[in-house]
Amino acid sequence: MLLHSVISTNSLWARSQRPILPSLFRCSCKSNDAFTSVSSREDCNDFLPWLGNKAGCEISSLLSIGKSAYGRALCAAKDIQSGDCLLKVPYSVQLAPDNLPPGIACLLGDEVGDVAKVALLILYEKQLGKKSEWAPYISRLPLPADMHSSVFWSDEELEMIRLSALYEETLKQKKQIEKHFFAVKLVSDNFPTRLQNITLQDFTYAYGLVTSRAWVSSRGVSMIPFADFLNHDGTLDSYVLSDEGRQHSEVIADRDFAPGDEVLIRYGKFSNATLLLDFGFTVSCNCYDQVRVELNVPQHNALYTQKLEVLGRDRTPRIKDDNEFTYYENSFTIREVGSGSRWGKGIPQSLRAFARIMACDSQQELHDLAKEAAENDGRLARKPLKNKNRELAAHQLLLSEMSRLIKDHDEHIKSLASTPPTLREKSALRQKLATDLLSGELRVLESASAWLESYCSRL
Ligand SMILES: C[S@@+](CC[C@H](N)C(=O)[O-])C[C@H]1O[C@@H](n2cnc3c(N)ncnc32)[C@H](O)[C@@H]1O
Repeated sequence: MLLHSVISTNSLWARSQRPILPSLFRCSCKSNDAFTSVSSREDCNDFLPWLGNKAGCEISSLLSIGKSAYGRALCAAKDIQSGDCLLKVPYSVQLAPDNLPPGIACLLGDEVGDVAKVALLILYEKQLGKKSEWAPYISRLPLPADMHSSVFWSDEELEMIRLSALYEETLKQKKQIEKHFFAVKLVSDNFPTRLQNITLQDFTYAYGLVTSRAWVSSRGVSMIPFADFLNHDGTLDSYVLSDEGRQHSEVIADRDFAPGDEVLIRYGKFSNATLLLDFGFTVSCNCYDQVRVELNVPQHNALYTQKLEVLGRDRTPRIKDDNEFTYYENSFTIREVGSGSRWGKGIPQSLRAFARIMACDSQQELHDLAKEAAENDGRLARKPLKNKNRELAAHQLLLSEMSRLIKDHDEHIKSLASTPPTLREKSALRQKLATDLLSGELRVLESASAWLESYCSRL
């Protein structure tokens, strides 16, 4: 998943881009000298003038590069008012698939996607070293040791998140990267450069750089130097905007900033699973967290075949959101249910419908549900069952599934807390990321369970 920037209001034609904490956190670039490394001071001095020179225009007069607890960061260089344009980065100084040298691009087949192309471009420029026209940017990208997306985790580390849908998504993403890598390798003997020697490890690293700091615009997947130094706060209303008319990306301040304040943006409304897969970090108490729940009709159920047949006829279209991973017919995404929620907003209707089908005890009941669906909009079992006992049984079934998942998550989080991380800093950080992920899922499950209990008690 890549970052989509939002359409700028003054664009003639625009497409969404995205880079793929609460503003409780604010760093002071000015006063926090302990955090300001030599390299970040160099950044402040050299990087922006270099980029402005390359672009032929000023990129930003309001921001400077600093360091925060989240790595490199952008901070207010002077007073900023809400509505000010913080930066403008022309497309001409963004790295997109069409920057690949034609001699390489023409060798790549259609199976090599945009992310893979930009990853290859980064590796190409990296190998050119100081001779690269992008060297000041490429040399400031994070090193593999600083990247924590779950695709970089060892098998042992991945075991920490086995309970989450992210586990499978990570394996899928690794396979996808491998597929792209082999597609690239297939033709690499003919590459006119030392790119012939790239390894899967190099490629995975570059791929991770792209998923964690590229946006999508009309030029395709693009790395946006300078804008990609902005860190994420899911509560904010500032995004990277894509002005297709003027061919630049920009960010507008959503609040006032004093000199030295860190300026953050919202990458998207992302769950911790998405943040961890694409960006390698998590946020505690993330309101976008969600859990995937899978339900199956037990094979020993007397109406097994009939139930599958009825479920197979459900014509309800499913809408995928930014956080949704692989789509399975029998998997449902639950979000946090507000404690005062009367309707269980957060628990999908399709999940409750599935449970109602599961709770049916006779052919006649199934037939009645299917008939009702056909007479309406084809959506199955969306209304409470007329038979209260059946309605109760359906929701108790969900409740018992929630209880099982809650117990598993709770035990797993406790076991993580009692396992001392190895002495390495990286392991401790990844253990914290796994704990944040599972704790967020546990919070969602508990909220759903509380709602279901209350619903059952009202029946
Ligand atoms: C688009 S870059 C932002 C600039 C980055 N800090 C740097 O050093 O270049 C995205 C990366 O910044 C870090 N990051 C951004 N927001 C964060 C947050 N709220 N918490 C922790 N890390 C964050 C993560 O390492 C993420 O992969």
